Amino acid sequence: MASTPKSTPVSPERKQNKSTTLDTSHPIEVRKQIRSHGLLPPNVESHALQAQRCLKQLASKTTSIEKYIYLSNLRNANSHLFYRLLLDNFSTLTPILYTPVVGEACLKWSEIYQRPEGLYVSWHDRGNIANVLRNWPKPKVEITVVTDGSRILGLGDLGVNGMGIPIGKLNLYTGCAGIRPENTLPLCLDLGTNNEAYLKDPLYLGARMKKVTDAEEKEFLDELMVALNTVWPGIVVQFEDFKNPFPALERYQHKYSCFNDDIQGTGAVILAGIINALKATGKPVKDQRAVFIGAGSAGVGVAKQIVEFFVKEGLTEDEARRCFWFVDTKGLITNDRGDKLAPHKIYFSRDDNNGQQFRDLEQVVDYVKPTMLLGLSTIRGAFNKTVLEKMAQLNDQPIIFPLSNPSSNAECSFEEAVKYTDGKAIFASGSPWLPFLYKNKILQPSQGNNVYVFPGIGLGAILSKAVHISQEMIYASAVALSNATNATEINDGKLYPDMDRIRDVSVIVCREVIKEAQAQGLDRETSIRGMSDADLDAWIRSRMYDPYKETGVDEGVQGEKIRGSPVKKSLL
Ligand SMILES: NC(=O)C1=CN([C@@H]2O[C@H](COP(=O)(O)OP(=O)(O)OC[C@H]3O[C@@H](n4cnc5c(N)ncnc54)[C@H](O)[C@@H]3O)[C@@H](O)[C@H]2O)C=CC1
Ligand SMILES: CC(=O)C(=O)O
Ligand SMILES: [Mg+2]
Repeated sequence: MASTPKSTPVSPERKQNKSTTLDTSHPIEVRKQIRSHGLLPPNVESHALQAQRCLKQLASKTTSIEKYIYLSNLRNANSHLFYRLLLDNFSTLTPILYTPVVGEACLKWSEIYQRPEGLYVSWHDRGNIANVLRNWPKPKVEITVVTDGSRILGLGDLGVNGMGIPIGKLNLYTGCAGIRPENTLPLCLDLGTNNEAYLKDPLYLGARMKKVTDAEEKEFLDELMVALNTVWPGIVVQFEDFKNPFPALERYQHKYSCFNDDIQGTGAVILAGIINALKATGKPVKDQRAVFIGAGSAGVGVAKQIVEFFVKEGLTEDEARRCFWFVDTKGLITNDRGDKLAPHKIYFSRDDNNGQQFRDLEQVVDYVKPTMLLGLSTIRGAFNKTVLEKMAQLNDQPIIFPLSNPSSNAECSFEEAVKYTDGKAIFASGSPWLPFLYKNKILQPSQGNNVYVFPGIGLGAILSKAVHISQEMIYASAVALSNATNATEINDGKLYPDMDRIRDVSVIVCREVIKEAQAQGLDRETSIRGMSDADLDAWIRSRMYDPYKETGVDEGVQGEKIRGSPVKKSLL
């Protein structure tokens, strides 16, 4: 390999301390241009060879958490290689980067922590939040996923250990929807934690303080939203894993470009699965009786989205609402149960129980005779053998959706659902399960997880420059996802597209979100109005980050220049 002449000045990227990637696939010309020549082993490798090495290294890790750490290190060492690997191995890598393994990573965050990968903004920063945001080293941020760690998956209050969730979700924004990695901001708010074990743990990385009050959180979030939109005007904000996210969503959804993934994203994905499940059973919506265990943000968000569908199918809103029964820690939610209901539970509270109260799910199943059972309760085993057997007695094809995450919190496993319903269940779970061999047939589980829509919703909001993310845009994402499930997948008993098609699915979701924003006049990107679906899809794809088309420079003007210049065409 020829050496770089001594007289060559230090490259602009180095001078400006811009990060460059050392990548064994870089041709010699690129290595010279970005001054990585000599810093890499001489052989110029193909992408396939690089992937082979990575997958070999990944396979050599014996525990899930080691695999998670390996992938985090790879992402930090060579982001483009990491995303190439993800794009080619969605169904293998998503369970490590996301649920279930990200749950274990969050639980152990204080132990496995190696480097900051996002921004931490804490209670003590109030009054100064914009300045803290300005410390973020990347100039452009298009989207942030923000959590306060107070309800991480079904694992409870994990405080700043929750940072794994914004990082994982944003990896998927880039992988699934092609938002450039350097334009994403994982954001963890340290508003204290009520996790006593963490507060006592010397390795815990957050403030040693109890969670602030709701009123204090409101004040803090108000400042945060202004600050985010001041530092990065128009930024898309995804709220994630807040213990009580309803007030913030109500306050900000008509003011900023934001949405709540647990309420709205989950609602859209599960609606898509229910639309496909109802096509399979052929039973009309008026005959549906849905029992939910778990009446939190996800449960209520999902049910409201399904109500909207039932109304579009011809029911009145009241008829639609009455198709739902909710069970929480105190049993069936009724008006006369004797406790004060949280505001978000009131809409689905029953008034037709004739004074009867039902304390557990089995009693509720006997009473309601449901066609579908959905779990967003965080309680492993809530769909026990008895409950599942009852569902199979009541229905030829019971709809069983144990949606709590991670797998350790799922209301039942796929195997349990199949065995106790004698293979009749139409099934979707929050975290993935393996296919199961039952009576000489391999049965396929579906994964009903918001990952199927949040990337497309976020990309749609960014590309259309949406002023807000409306309920109609969320609903459009659900219909798009349901339609994106192809005939082969449906024939295989799947309710959702294969995970390995997620990039194509995200384009479809994004397109429909953009079209709805346009229909409602919420878009500010005028150049794409009136485009055909095909043209819009092509336009969306042209804006998506493709790690296979990257050169050596990760960011900044030089990166843009190289990406857009003849150098790119001649070298790659
Ligand atoms: N599949 C997916 O895409 C998603 C799944 N989820 C999962 O849903 C679960 C709940 O999330 P959120 O609603 O945001 O949490 P949340 O904390 O707002 O709600 C939990 C609900 O479960 C109820 N609950 C707890 N223990 C119970 C018990 N023993 N019996 C009956 N009800 C019980 C609570 O009363 C509460 O109503 C989590 O495990 C989360 O990971 C959340 C969002 C998306
Ligand atoms: C998937 C997700 O957002 C959750 O479990 O909270
Ligand atoms: Mg969540």
